[in-house]
Amino acid sequence: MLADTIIELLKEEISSQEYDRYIKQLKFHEKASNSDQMVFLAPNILIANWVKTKYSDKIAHLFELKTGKKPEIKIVLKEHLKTTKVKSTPVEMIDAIKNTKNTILNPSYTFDSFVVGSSNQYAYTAAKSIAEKPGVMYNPVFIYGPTGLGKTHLIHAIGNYVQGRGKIVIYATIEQFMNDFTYNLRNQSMDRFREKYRSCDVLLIDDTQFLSNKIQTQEEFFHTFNELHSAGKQIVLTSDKPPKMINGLEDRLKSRFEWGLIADIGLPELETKIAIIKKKCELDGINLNSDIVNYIAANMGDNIREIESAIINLNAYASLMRQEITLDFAKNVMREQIKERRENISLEDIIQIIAKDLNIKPSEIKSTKRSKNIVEARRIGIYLARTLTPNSMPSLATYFGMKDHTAVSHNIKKINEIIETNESFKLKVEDLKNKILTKQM
Ligand SMILES: Nc1ncnc2c1ncn2[C@@H]1O[C@H](COP(=O)(O)OP(=O)(O)OP(=O)(O)O)[C@@H](O)[C@H]1O
Repeated sequence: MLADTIIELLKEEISSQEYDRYIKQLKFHEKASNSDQMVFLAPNILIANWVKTKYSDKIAHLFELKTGKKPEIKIVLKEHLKTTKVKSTPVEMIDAIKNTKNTILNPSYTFDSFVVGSSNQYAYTAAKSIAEKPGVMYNPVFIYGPTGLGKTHLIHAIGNYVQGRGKIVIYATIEQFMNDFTYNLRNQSMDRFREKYRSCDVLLIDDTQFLSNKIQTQEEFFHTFNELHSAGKQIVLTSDKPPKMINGLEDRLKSRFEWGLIADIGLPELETKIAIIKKKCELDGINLNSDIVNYIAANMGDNIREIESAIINLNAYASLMRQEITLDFAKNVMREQIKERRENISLEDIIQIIAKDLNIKPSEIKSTKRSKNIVEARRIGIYLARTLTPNSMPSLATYFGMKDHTAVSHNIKKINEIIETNESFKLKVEDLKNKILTKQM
């Protein structure tokens, strides 16, 4: 069937994850389709919206390649088909998107797919509670933290949750807000702009730090904020830094951003990263054993976006090579990425981070003191210095004040033995390794 051919062609153009998550969920509605239009049934509004925005042009293009005619692509909600007893004329079908003022949100970014750990617990709880009762508890909610740690995921999760309960949600990055603003200003259609941003139930604004020094946009945003806030509409903002630290942001905006609740997302603990990797693998149907998951979590840093792309690359490479993913295979594929991350690590960094974490003085690690905790810290230091830096055993012996390289080698052997038998010690060492790789002092 033509639709099958088109879907097969589309499958080649997109990743298998995208295919499984969105396209595979669609059902072709043969009866309603003809040479002018293709109708697909989607299981829910989130998928319908997403497919409509992301893939309908591609589908139309592939159809055109095959038939020479460009069709209209309609994505219809399956449930609508059941409840409204749509008659044979497809034009009468309710297009899931047409009449909605809502923005398109990523349907994969939900509360269910968000892994909660101590680094993001507060932000998650705040997000969940305002999603349940928008505009009632804290307004605005301001979520901040370093890149790739789930701020956009959380803000979309709020959007998906409230949209699913019939509320009107507008999501925009500051860049989109600004572009929208300048476009409407130039076209003298500011009424339309204001109607869009001020008539929603929930306004979600990503990357607020980019308001910095944009005087005119700040002015417009100030009025948008005031209008929504005084009408009891929920505002959620994200940024890479707290309001106070955003340079070039007017004080009146800074103070407003602090009116409600401020929640930060910190760097994830090793356990959280492991849980996130497992969740991603489960959602994307990727099979990685726990040694590989632990290896990725301990070596790929804290940026979850980078971790995700490393997993996707690894999986793509394995299927291309028709190889099973073993630990050695994973190490090999990720070698370059991991090497790059290690280039700037100094022995001094290692000592500082271990000392801080184990609550001893850096100088004690290099001393000859024999108390149990200091010996253990020294051993871990030697082990991680050997693992994470290109230093030779003799140079490590000099650095750590040891007799010679055999003493270094003995210490490394000792750590390897403990790691093999003691799971919590192993996790501790991996956690330290990770802190060193991300230079968390
Ligand atoms: N706790 C988590 N659970 C599940 N997935 C997560 C989590 N944290 C981050 N991710 C995933 O990591 C990726 C990057 O997250 P996201 O885009 O939300 O980061 P961000 O903090 O908004 O980054 P930026 O500041 O660069 O915009 C997304 O695919 C997201 O799903």
